[in-house]
Amino acid sequence: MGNLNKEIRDGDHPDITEERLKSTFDTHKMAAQIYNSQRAADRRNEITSAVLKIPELQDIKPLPFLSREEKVEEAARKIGILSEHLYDLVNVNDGAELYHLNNVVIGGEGNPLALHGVMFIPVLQAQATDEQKKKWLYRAMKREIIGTYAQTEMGHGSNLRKLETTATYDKATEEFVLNSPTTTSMKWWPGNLGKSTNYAVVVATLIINEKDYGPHSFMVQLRDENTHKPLPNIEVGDIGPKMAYNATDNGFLKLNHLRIPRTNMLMKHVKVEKDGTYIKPPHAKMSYSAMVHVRAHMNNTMAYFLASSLTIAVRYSSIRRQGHINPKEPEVKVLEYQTQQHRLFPHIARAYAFSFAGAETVRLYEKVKKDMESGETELMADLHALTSGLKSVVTYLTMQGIEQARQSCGGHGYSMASYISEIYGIAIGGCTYEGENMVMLLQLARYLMKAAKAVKEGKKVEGLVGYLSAPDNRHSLIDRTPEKSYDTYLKTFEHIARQQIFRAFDKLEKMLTSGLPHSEAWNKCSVELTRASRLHTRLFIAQAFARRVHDVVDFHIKEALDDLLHLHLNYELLDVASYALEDGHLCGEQMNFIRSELYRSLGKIRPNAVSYVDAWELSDMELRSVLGRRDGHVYENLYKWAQNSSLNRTDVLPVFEKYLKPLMMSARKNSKL
Ligand SMILES: CCCCC/C=C\C/C=C\C/C=C\C/C=C\C/C=C\C=C\C(=O)SCCNC(=O)CCNC(=O)[C@H](O)C(C)(C)COP(=O)(O)OP(=O)(O)OC[C@H]1O[C@@H](n2cnc3c(N)ncnc32)[C@H](O)[C@@H]1OP(=O)(O)O
Ligand SMILES: Cc1cc2nc3c(=O)[nH]c(=O)nc-3n(C[C@H](O)[C@H](O)[C@H](O)COP(=O)(O)OP(=O)(O)OC[C@H]3O[C@@H](n4cnc5c(N)ncnc54)[C@H](O)[C@@H]3O)c2cc1C
Repeated sequence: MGNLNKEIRDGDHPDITEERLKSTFDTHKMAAQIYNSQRAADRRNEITSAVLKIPELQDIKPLPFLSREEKVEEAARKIGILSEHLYDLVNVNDGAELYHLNNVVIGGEGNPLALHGVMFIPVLQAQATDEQKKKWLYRAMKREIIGTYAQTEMGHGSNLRKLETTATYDKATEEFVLNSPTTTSMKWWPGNLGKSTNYAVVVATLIINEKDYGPHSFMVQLRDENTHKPLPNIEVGDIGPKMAYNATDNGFLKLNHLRIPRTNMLMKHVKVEKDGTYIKPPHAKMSYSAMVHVRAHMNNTMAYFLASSLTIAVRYSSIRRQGHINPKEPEVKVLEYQTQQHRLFPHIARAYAFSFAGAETVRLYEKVKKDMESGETELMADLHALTSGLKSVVTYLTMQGIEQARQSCGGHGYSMASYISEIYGIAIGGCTYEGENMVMLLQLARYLMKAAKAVKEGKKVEGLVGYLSAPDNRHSLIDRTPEKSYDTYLKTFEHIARQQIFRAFDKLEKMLTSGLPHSEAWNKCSVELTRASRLHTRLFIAQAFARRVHDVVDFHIKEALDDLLHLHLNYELLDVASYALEDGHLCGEQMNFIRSELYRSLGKIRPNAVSYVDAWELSDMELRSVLGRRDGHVYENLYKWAQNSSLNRTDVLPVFEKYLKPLMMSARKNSKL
């Protein structure tokens, strides 16, 4: 039998090999859990190996040394080369394979086809008629045209009902007139809108006979297909540098009374007939499908970002030696410190949890998508509630985890050589895009309040909120549980979420009864409401983790995942324990129990720490991190990396002669006086 940890190679840093030799599980079998099948895990590695054999697909130099223009060019260059090799490298119908290929070759900073794949094609698939698909979708899939999703405006992103861009129907010519009447009505932010795309699905407020029908989707050609010059009545450009994503040309768009044919409105579910008759869709929010698509996949992309930074931090912590635990022994790996373990291990558990919750979410999404094709919309509300809560909680906790990973690397974590700051910048965009986190938590809260009302009225609720009708224990039985039974933990999470949901509900009802208008009462309860949404979502994540562990067959994998789950449940419970202490569901003694279980868990995880992150099978090429190198040889490569700095091209910079020398000369002259 070979090594259980599949990353061991001759010549690696002995400190990291020592870690890998301790593995109690096969890291490639664990990858099958993370990527949902052994085949998917195999394919990732096959794709990486194939990419490594194509020299033109390698980074020309470490990305942090490129200017913004160079980043945009480098991503476009690679997209061009990838197009030649695409069919040999991946199954183009497999989103996971495409996503992996993108991460290895280009990375998270963006590329000209990002929004084309993530939103433009999905919106056409979901909302275009067969005829429209023939016209645009098949061309888009062959990359004959490149598109984006242009919804957000300078003045409005969250409140779609107030989008200022109008699409006014002109019955006489059977056209829509698209117009951006104000500065704030300009589309602002859409990815790749600035310079890369020649088409966009533009979301605009539909007006027929002066009546406002709310946001609808329209296909707009932005640029000439040959010259790429903006078409008449269109102003388009890049919005400038951002915190991250700087290889992406997020753009602005001003439409000046642009006329498009009636048939450019996406009309699979909704219609405007020639005479201006409006035919409603089966569900009012069907046109929000592209957003739900991305939200449903975001758990997995966030898990990936979190796992990337933890891979970097844990590997580095296993070769970084500093300080002593026993003064008579050599300096220890920083991974030995309990504080370091407490800083990193709970986030490893979260990355796994997000991936498992993500797999369940994508399954529900696929079902709803299929239902919607035949006009069936019953599960749309459930999916919207679930994805709204998860996108908010998962992006926020990912942000926390990545920042802890950075800090755990000390000074070198702050260097772009770690690449963690770039991953952080990319990941935290997720707190904002696809629905600002608070706004989305409040969407879930609407769903929760409806369920709470039903329960108060004596009705039984089921599915995601079924626990609201289930029997509850006054006191948690958490310290009276046989080991490896998580039922009492999950019941405690349920209790906490239920209490908070009803607390928010009661507060809201009280205000409404006192005569406050609903929107004002809602606003005055909104902090309590967002707390309810977070607790409900964290319960779902814990349940999804427990369901996955329950289903695993392989003994060693199950045991290793069980250790992570144990850590997760204790850590998360401590994080939200104040809610259970308030009403005496948990007592001080039980808090001590949870704390001691948490510390015990850290010790249990420690020998497998490197293997838990190695199991994500993130290659050096995709991590782009000197600290996170698979072989652990950090220091000599840190020095090599710094040689890329353009400041090192000469020993003396022109600024010396220009500014520093005169400054010192004058100081010296003055001190002689
Ligand atoms: C492995 C596969 C790989 C594939 C890869 C796939 C994805 C990749 C994943 C990640 C991407 C990676 C990189 C991407 C990089 C960068 C980012 C890229 C793109 C970013 C794009 C964008 O940001 S696009 C713009 C997004 N904008 C928003 O999200 C706006 C947020 N606002 C809204 O959604 C709405 O305004 C609202 C929902 C907040 C409110 O809508 P409104 O119409 O005003 O409704 P009401 O509040 O009045 O509610 C009415 C009822 O409607 C219900 N509802 C609302 N939405 C929905 C829905 N979608 N479905 C079902 N029901 C819905 C709502 O609940 C109300 O119901 P009740 O009345 O019953 O309570
Ligand atoms: C990296 C990135 C990529 C993007 N890509 C695209 C794209 O491809 N296409 C596209 O169309 N858009 C895109 N966007 C835009 C993005 O979707 C919006 O910025 C986002 O939906 C938030 O909207 P906003 O900017 O209007 O925020 P605002 O709504 O102005 O938020 C500001 C504050 O107001 C609060 N707030 C707003 N409304 C409420 C409310 N009802 N209740 C309580 N609090 C509220 C928010 O919580 C927040 O604290 C992108 C954004 C980023 C950062």
